[in-house]
Amino acid sequence: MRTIDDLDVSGKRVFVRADLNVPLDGERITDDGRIRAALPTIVKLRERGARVIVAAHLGRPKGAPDPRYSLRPVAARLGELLGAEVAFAADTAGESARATAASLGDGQVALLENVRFEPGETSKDDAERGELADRFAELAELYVGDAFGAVHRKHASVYDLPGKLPHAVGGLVLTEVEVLRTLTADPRRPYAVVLGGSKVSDKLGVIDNLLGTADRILIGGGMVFTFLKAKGYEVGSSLLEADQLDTVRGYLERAEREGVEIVLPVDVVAAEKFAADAPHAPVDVEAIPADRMGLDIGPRSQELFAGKLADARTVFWNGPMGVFEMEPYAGGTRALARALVDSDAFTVVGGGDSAAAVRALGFDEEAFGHISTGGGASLEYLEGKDLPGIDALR
Ligand SMILES: Nc1ncnc2c1ncn2[C@@H]1O[C@H](COP(=O)(O)OP(=O)(O)O)[C@@H](O)[C@H]1O
Ligand SMILES: O=C(OP(=O)(O)O)[C@H](O)COP(=O)(O)O
Repeated sequence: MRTIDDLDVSGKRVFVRADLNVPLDGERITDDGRIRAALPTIVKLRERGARVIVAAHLGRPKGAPDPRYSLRPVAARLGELLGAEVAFAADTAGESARATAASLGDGQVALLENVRFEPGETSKDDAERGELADRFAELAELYVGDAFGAVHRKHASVYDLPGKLPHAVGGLVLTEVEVLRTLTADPRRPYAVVLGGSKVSDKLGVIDNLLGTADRILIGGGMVFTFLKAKGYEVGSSLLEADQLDTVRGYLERAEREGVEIVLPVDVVAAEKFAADAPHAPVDVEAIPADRMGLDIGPRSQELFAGKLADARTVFWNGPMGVFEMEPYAGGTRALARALVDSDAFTVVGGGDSAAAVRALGFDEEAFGHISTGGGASLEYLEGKDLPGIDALR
């Protein structure tokens, strides 16, 4: 793969696909880790006289402009971190994007509005994505793929556009892949993988492959309840992927056959509703009340999980153990992060929210082996899957 150093960028318009999908509270960015991680590539391009057009997604809008998912606050933060003005295009690939791109001088930076405001970005139809990629290609002369957190997405700005412009891989993608490669080659064992979070349907599938490589798989977060239900427990109004129950039963059977330990919580914090001030209490997983939802793993599970990680020599963790954004449900995630910090294992934490959680709960990033900007992307990399956003750069 060509790197930025192989491109002659001076005076050229360079389209940089970054992952700036940061957590927001209204318009306030609650963790700017992904913006910081995107800086080195942008800075390097600026220093070399490029006209940098940054593109990114935020959240999952439905292919149309939606002010809740505007990247405008991200443009402001990017400008602060760069110490330079960042021009913001009010659309993604329309008149404003074209005018903004054309107005850039050497070393200047612009951010386009959320690429997912365009239906073509995430379309399953090759022609539709191609049409949007053509419009992106008109904005720039070169392409740099640096959105590690989104390289598992076959999307127009990630997968189709690099085919239309001379391209290079960004430094963030290179660094991430270099670290994750050490986990696929020959991880020191016991190798434990911890899965949580809320993108359950996205991430359940990785278990199939992980059963072949990990020694232990610990399940927390919103992923728990599909497992508990598959084992015959009632889960109240907790997050549930009802159409995945048979698949999960299959995983449990295979794990048993192949001697891979799947560790499930023994208790959860059950709340009356999805709110910080809702009445809540730890309950055993056999006794989740029908009108309550599980929003964290419970205290006995925290201990169980810490025990299962104590002798691990490699740990990969993606997905918070609970709704850590609300203090009453942050205990599981805090305990898990503590267990990783205390262990002698090589520890990798992946995912936008997982990385944000570690920082928000006050842990020192240096205490972990690596904090990856990608959750789903690193899981798919660890599975050995082809990643569209990397394949397109070869
Ligand atoms: N039991 C649960 N029910 C609902 N949401 C949960 C639960 N546990 C964790 N979450 C949510 O999962 C989100 C993160 O999930 P995800 O995007 O999959 O992780 P990452 O970004 O680290 O890959 C957090 O916002 C957290 O509040
Ligand atoms: O947040 C992201 O992934 P992650 O939650 O797996 O870390 C990426 O920005 C990809 O977003 P997507 O899962 O909506 O495609």
